[in-house]
Amino acid sequence: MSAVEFCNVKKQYGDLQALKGVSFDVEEGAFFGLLGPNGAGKSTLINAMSGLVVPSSGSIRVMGQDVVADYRQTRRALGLVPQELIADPFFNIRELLLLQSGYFGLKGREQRAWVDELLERLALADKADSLTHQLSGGMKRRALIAMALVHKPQVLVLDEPTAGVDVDLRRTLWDFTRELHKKGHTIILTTHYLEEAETLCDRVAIMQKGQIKALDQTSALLSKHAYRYLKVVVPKTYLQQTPQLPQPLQEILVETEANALIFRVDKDVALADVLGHLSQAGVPVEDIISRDATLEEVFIDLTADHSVATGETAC
Ligand SMILES: Nc1ncnc2c1ncn2[C@@H]1O[C@H](COP(=O)(O)OP(=O)(O)OP(=O)(O)O)[C@@H](O)[C@H]1O
Repeated sequence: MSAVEFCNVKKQYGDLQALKGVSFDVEEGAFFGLLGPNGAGKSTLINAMSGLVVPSSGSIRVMGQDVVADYRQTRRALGLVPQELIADPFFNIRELLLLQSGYFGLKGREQRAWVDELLERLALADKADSLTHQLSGGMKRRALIAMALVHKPQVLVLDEPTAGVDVDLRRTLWDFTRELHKKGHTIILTTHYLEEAETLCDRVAIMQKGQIKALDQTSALLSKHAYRYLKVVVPKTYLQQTPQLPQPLQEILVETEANALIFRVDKDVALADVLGHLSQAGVPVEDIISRDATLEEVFIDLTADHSVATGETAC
């Protein structure tokens, strides 16, 4: 079953078409990455899913219910972690969580125990009595996640949860999110940290200019990429002489490290050809490491290509 179904979703802001007809499904239980450069339309899509933005046309269903017609049910099925904390400055964190619980009609000892568990799991227990303005940026983020989880939603949507967050906290957040995913929650994540998306997400959509540019299993997207990368390790002293490489190598050179040359090689080109060029040019090769593209490289490649988007699925 699909946890979320986007069907030809369009959003117009004056002259700007922020969403140009987006259609795709997120399977129940998926860990789904929604990626794209700034202004691609990710937040607009997520906010439309959460009922915060009304689409100009098209429809969105969450756990089978329409987000406009069945707002109450879909709101209950969704937990949104927004980019910024907009909270009442007069309540402390525990009170905010209990207040949020109240919006969903959840109260009593069991709910209070769940709120305490959330505070504990998100390392906020010692800040439970602090007001939001007394929290650091990282703590505010954890508070946002706790708020999104008070009603144990089936679908958790995280909009750039780790922007500006230190390494330790990022790890804590991901461990917790993974745990929720294992428990059966569907996770939808937007992030600009593509390494993070590559590690966490089993499926990703890449958006650009309000359209889906690519949508696939993360592993398929990586293996379908037309290039592999060759790291050719050479002595540092060789590179210090700024050697002139022959044209065929110059064309595929993407990076020079202190002791290595990185080449982007078309998968159709035989490695023996590249080795032949290296040998002819007298490059003192110490080691060669071949690898597939990273999600970041696939992303850069796809978003640099401004052709008409593909990969959109009909609804
Ligand atoms: N309320 C609004 N009024 C007018 N234009 C808007 C509004 N919200 C978003 N936009 C425009 O819609 C486009 C998509 O914005 P959106 O915030 O969805 O992008 P994004 O992919 O989430 O970007 P980022 O990665 O920077 O968060 C942008 O051009 C933005 O300026």
